Amino acid sequence: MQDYFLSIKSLKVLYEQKGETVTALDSVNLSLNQGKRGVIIGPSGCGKSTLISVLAGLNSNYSGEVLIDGRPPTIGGETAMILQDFGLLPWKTVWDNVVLGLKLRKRTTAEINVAVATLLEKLGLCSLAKRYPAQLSGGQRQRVAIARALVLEPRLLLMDEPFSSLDALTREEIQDFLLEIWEETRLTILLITHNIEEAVFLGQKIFIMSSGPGHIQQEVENGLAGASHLRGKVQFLEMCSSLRSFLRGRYSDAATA
Ligand SMILES: Nc1ncnc2c1ncn2[C@@H]1O[C@H](COP(=O)(O)OP(=O)(O)OP(=O)(O)O)[C@@H](O)[C@H]1O
Repeated sequence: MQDYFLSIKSLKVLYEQKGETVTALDSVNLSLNQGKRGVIIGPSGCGKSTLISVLAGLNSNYSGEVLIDGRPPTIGGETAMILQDFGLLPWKTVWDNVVLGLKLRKRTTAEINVAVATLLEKLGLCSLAKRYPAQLSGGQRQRVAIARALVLEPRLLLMDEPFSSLDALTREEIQDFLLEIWEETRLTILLITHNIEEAVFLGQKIFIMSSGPGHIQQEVENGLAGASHLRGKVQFLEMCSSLRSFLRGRYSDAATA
């Protein structure tokens, strides 16, 4: 039997609220090989963020088996997470924002300086090092958020709708940027999106979720992922169109269930 880097079996998550039990996830099975990019797409409320929070070690109140490289999730460790609002501290400069995680890990100042300078250089962010988040564009902020995650040298990068507040062109630029980083690091990435084009462009494996309660409805192996030259071309648009049809079908099933 194959050992996956990311392996989820029969995951169930319940929330208790005001005496009511909400089944956010039930019978979720998901697997992803090391160094692959997975994308989760599905309707609002189907449990995408809940799934990511379990993987990030932020929610340990679940049943089933969740393993990252054979071990249950823990906060920090070898997993980094990037959120929709970038999660930057507004009162700290770009440099200080990126440094933060390493300081928490008690690295020496010399180690920190080398690691951060090297990474900012690699990501083309050196000229922004002294600026504050409010002095950056949305795309620049997201690059800094990516730098802050990468400086910790994670083996798994979790992204919860990371590009949703960006305009269409900036969004494409940062998708390309993420792809370049992946080419270099071969990180395992699991990204949540509501955007079909983004799912097709980035996801080597696309997990389509359904609600009521949340589960993985379908897994799609996507041979078009990462092919910048195919963006907007017939093949790419056809893939988006079939994913859209599938999602529409599922959405209406969920609505009438
Ligand atoms: N802390 C909580 N307490 C109670 N119910 C919750 C809590 N967090 C989430 N839920 C419920 O669990 C279900 C899944 O929520 P979740 O946020 O994971 O979905 P999602 O797919 O990420 O949604 P969206 O796409 O809108 O962000 C929803 O029904 C939601 O109302």
